[in-house]
Amino acid sequence: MASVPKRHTYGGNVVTDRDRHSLQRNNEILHPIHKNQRKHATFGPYIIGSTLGEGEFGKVKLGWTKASSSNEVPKQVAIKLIRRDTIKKDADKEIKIYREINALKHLTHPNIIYLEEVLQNSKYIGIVLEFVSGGEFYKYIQRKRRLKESSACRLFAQLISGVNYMHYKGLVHRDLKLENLLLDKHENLVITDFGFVNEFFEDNELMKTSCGSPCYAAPELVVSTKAYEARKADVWSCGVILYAMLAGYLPWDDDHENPTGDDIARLYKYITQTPLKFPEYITPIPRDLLRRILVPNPRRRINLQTIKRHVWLKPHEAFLSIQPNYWDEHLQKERPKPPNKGDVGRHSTYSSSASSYSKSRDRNSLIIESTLEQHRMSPQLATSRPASPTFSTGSKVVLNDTKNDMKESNINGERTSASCRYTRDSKGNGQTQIEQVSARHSSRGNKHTSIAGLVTIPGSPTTARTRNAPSSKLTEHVKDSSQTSFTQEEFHRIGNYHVPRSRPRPTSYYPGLSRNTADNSLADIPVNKLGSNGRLTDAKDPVPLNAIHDTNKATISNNSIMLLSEGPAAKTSPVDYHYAIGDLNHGDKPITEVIDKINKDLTHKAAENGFPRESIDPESTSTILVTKEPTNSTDEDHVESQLENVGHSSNKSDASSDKDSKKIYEKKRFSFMSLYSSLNGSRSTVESRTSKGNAPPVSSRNPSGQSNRSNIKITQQQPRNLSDRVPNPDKKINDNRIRDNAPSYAESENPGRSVRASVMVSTLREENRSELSNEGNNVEAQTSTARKVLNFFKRRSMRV
Ligand SMILES: Nc1ncnc2c1ncn2[C@@H]1O[C@H](COP(=O)(O)OP(=O)(O)OP(=O)(O)O)[C@@H](O)[C@H]1O
Repeated sequence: MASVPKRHTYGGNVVTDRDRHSLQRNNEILHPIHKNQRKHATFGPYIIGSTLGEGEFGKVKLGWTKASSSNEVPKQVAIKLIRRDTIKKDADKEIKIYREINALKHLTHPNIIYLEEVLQNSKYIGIVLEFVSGGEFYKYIQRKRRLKESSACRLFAQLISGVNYMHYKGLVHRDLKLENLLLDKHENLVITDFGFVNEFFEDNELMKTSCGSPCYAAPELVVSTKAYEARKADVWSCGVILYAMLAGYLPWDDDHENPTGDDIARLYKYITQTPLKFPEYITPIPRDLLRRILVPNPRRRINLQTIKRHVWLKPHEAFLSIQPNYWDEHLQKERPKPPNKGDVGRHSTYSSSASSYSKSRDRNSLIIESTLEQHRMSPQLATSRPASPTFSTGSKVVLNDTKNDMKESNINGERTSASCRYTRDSKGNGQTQIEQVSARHSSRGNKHTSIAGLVTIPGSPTTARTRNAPSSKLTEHVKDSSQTSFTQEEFHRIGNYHVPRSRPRPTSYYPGLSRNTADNSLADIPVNKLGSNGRLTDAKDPVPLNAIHDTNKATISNNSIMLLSEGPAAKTSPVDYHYAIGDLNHGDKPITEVIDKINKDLTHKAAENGFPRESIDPESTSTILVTKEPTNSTDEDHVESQLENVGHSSNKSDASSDKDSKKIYEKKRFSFMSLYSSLNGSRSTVESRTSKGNAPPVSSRNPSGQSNRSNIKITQQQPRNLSDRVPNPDKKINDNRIRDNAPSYAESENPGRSVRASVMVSTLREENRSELSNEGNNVEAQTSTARKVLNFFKRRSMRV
């Protein structure tokens, strides 16, 4: 019996001879077509190729368009194929998919993955994304062991630009991590995986749902019961990413007792208690930036705007100064405008699997026949499963532009929106009409192409939406059982304009604008003081410098660079010395000089303020921490101090404790156990805001035995043998890891180690809270919490 070629098709389409010839002509960019290869798997208009990767949702396949003419070069895409039956069983998955699609529809930025369209058939939902060919970012770092500073700087600038853009659009990613970053063929960064994305409406809006991957999630997501400011959580994750780029491993990944980081509670305890350490090859300026980002207390964490102005990013100042709305305006200009009413019938085709697909598409209006329910991405809704969708074979869910209902003018009030209406043409011949019903223009005349859509499907009730429609109306089910046959075996696509999109990435984009080179990136600092790598060169004259940037001061004196903290408290202090000493660890200047100066200074200041001071051994000390037991303070202060980055510069001068305890050089010691005990019920820290003064004494909140008594002491961190820390470029990153006891991304034997899945950690917090608030400092409680945490992640099939 003649063998019937197996028909691998996702969409029921078969590649025609014409397609094949066309593909053969373009085989330099496509997989070669073998003669005996008669059929190709297809999904809608795309021929399906190899698997690019596999994620939580399923496989991501390479796809390319069928060329309709001999001159047409097929376009490559990545198609995330999600089995519909898995969605039905998994509500979280459904929400994530929904979020991802809706977020991506609104994002047009060179460093954010571009959503081409969403297709479906009876088995699959296919999220069609631009194909990014440079591979996964974490593998790139693995290969390189770590990135050169200039390369990290460029990629970090791109990350910041992308994140800033999405924040501008009112969206927070909440799961930024290396694994969610890809590289394009020019090694530009592309942010992907918007499954945890959420929306904020006000500048200071707080969120309550904790998401993310443990290693990248900001401490406030786990250890605080307060709603968190999600943008700051994104900033934290960016800091972790930057650290990983520069170091080749994750920060705080060197806890011997928790080597795999599986014990999340312990991980966060470690993060909040342990000063940020750097390998010697990270130079002072990026260290300074990292210290400002990786501050556990979100209030003291630097924000994106300040990051953009940091001296380390100066080489990319021009790129970073591009306003987010520029990307909307500019990139959208590259696309043809939505067709006018009269053109619609000709250009848009609402086709079934049997018919040809239109070349024009519009990602702004997508129909998915699925159980997915449209709901607004408000923080409230986002935390829970959408109201149970009533699914019938003929039901359609319109995934339309919800963004038009979002507050888009929260930044500059210049956002605009356009409303379009999509209708099947009156003849019911399977065509969709797009009608632009209104368009609002900004004062600058920029059209924002977010589209409020109205979809009418033959035989189905018309469902209209307006920009100001209440959010409840946004959930639109167009039910019509007569549509069953229409919907089950076909792909749906409406509102079409094809976007032959070339996506210029920043570096190729503005070559002329980037006037700063690596060498003048430290332009504020006299060139004779700092080498091109940011290290001190010659600094014989103690020359105070004006600024590293407008808020961060730097002083060079006695061969030390002092990066001063921000705000009124920004003045020379031991913490700054900590910076200075830490930064000079890897340098070529004698640390003794610095230590000497510090000794003198500290002695002088200690005498001035009348408290004893331990001497510091200049030879063995590399990091100085000046600690102070917490004094009576409110819960709020307490929690804030807990979140304070120990070992980081403190801007907040605690005036009262200064008076009480002979002031200065003080750092409240963080106690994780006291934190847990202070989280006495979910509202404890929030309520404490209003109960200032009535807070229980620290001793009662601090079962670790710390007293209230002000106990100023200067502690020395573990002396480090500086010679051990001299980087050996020949060593593999694993060596770095051994030296720093930190796992490396190069540890490919255990890839799961570097890929910690994203989870909603609110449950974790609840468990932590109830567990720990009851148990106080009971060690058993901690162990059992740790177990619970682990179980929690296991339950979620976490890849640990
Ligand atoms: N646009 C793309 N271009 C090229 N490769 C891609 C693209 N999107 C995804 N991939 C590849 O597929 C892999 C899985 O994709 P992705 O992480 O988006 O899936 P997911 O189901 O969202 O996974 P998870 O949520 O578990 O991270 C990626 O790691 C990457 O290798």
